[in-house]
Amino acid sequence: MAFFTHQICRGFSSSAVRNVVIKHVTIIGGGQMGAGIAQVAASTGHSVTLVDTNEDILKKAVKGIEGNLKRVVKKKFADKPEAGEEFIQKALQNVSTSTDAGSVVQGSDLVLEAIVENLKIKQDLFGGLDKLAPAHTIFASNTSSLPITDIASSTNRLDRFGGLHFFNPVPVMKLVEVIATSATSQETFDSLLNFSKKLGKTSVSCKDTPGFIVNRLLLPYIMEVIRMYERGDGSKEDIDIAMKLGCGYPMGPFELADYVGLDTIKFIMDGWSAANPDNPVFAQSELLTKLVAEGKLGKKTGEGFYKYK
Ligand SMILES: CC(=O)CC(=O)SCCNC(=O)CCNC(=O)[C@H](O)C(C)(C)COP(=O)(O)OP(=O)(O)OC[C@H]1O[C@@H](n2cnc3c(N)ncnc32)[C@H](O)[C@@H]1OP(=O)(O)O
Ligand SMILES: NC(=O)C1=CN([C@@H]2O[C@H](COP(=O)(O)OP(=O)(O)OC[C@H]3O[C@@H](n4cnc5c(N)ncnc54)[C@H](O)[C@@H]3O)[C@@H](O)[C@H]2O)C=CC1
Repeated sequence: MAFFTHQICRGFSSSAVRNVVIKHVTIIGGGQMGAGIAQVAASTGHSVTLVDTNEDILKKAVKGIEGNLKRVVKKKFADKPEAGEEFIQKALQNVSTSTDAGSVVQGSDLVLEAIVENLKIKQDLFGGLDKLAPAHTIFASNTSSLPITDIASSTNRLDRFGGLHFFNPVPVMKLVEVIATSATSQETFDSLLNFSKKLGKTSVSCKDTPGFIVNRLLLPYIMEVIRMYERGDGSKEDIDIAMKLGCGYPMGPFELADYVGLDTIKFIMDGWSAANPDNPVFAQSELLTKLVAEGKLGKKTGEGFYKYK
């Protein structure tokens, strides 16, 4: 396909690393995104180590993966329950967990990070792992909004660093944005494209520009919707109904914001408004700030714009 061969400006290092066939993946962050990526990677035959800060989060993540695999199987193996059960068991066998990323990266072809949307924390993570991972290992970030170049700057493997941006819920959403910085090697980029393809996803090539393609368009939309509600121009419910029925979107913008996580939306907008203080598109919202301060982060905490449970 045309976008698979699209050439992006990239550099080559002296490293002799050629195309890496990604089989063993370490995924760091077992939240909504990390667990979803782990599920898809494991069910497409990759060996996955999922890393988070404590065992309780990892147990919850694996339980979530099992539950979501059951949803997949219900449809995919509707008439073959035994094959469905086998599919689930095989996928689960491909997943192991750890609270110590440093001790598991040795065997990894790809280290993919899906932790909190904070540049310093991501840099600290990759900076540490750079010293421990083998030379051939590719590093990638699932960041929604941070420059891949800035995250990669904490490492000495700029040619083996790229972006792999998945969408929530990962098992359902078909897109992956593959991001090359000016230093990402062609081999690394091709390996990331091939990996996305193996996961059954469609890829688009992105430059390392703020929000890549999707979020550069989606986030201003969500923020304008919140400002519309703050101005009193419509109720949340009416705005959601309007966008679902008027535009055919599967979720209204408030439902989607709660689904993505209001903390993640705020992290993204904080970065962009600091970098573009005079651009009203990136202006802050008092309501969003208040909800996040109250710990109302959306579906994952039981309340955001709406209440869940
Ligand atoms: C912030 C960023 O950086 C980038 C982003 O991710 S932005 C967010 C992008 N995501 C979106 O825009 C999501 C928009 N919403 C949707 O597409 C849909 O509402 C939705 C797929 C989330 C749910 O769809 P729904 O019809 O309301 O609910 P539901 O019936 O439960 O799910 C639809 C199907 O998906 C499956 N599904 C939903 N979540 C799943 C999961 N986590 N794992 C596996 N399957 C899942 C269901 O089993 C169901 O499958 P069938 O059709 O085969 O029965
Ligand atoms: N929520 C969404 O819709 C999307 C989010 N993203 C991006 O993916 C990343 C993760 O987002 P979510 O999964 O929604 O967040 P989340 O809050 O659900 O999960 C983040 C996980 O990372 C863990 N974590 C934090 N610091 C860590 C560290 N140093 N080491 C190991 N684990 C650590 C946390 O304990 C938590 O379990 C963010 O960069 C976000 O911007 C990308 C696409 C969509």
